Amino acid sequence: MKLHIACIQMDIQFGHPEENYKHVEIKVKEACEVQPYPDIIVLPEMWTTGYDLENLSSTADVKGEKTIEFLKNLAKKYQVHIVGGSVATKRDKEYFNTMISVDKNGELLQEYHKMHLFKLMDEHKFLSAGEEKGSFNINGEKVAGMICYDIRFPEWFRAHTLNGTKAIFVVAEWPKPRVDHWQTLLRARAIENQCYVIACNRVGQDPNNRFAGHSMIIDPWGEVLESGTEKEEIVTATIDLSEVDRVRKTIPVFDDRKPEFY
Ligand SMILES: NC(=O)CCC(=O)C(=O)O
Repeated sequence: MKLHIACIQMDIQFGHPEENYKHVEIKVKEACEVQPYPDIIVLPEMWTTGYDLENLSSTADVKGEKTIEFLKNLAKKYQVHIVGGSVATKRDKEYFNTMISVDKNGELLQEYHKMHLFKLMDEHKFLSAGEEKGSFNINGEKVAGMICYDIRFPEWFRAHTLNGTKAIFVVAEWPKPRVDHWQTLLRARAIENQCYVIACNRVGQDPNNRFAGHSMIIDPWGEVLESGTEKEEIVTATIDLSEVDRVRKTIPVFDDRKPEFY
């Protein structure tokens, strides 16, 4: 099954959700003016607030309700699936870094709370970690979502691909000084799991970091189909999920595993 992907590599206004909602609206329209028309649009991590973690009590989205409604409306309007990056959400007294995905009919596909919190950016001081997978189906195929630092945990990818996941969406605010880690880890995760990796990173800077951009769409052989620069842009490529089966047959890594020794 072929799918046209559009990653919205965008800047984010620190601690200003209203401006960011407006910006995403403009960017989704722009992505839908690209040919071929996208089947799936992907947004970056924490796109409503950036890493303004100290002000979450006033800016986090309560239960993600506002963002879910916003994404559902956009998805229906443009008839496109949206892997809606992640946003800061509030549940009872806790805050999470939550990925939200909706289908083109405006149905909620998935909510995933980031599992691995990134201490270097203070996430552990403000956020709670999720404890469940971010799996969902697109047109009957298994896919999943992960958030930024999650890519440093090969076990987390494997836990998904062992059940047949064919594409993993990674949403990120990955800083520029570690861009080589970003590129290398994403390719490694695609090669070892023989799956598509679709990674959308932000650009611009906040008070603490400059971000790398370089969003990437990587095939199950590890070829980079498309990569972004450090500027705002829409990074597009067409993926073919049957390619996953072909690569997995050519080098049958999943059959050759020896889990009894690991
Ligand atoms: N937002 C993040 O999780 C950043 C992860 C990161 O920069 C890393 O090096 O890992």
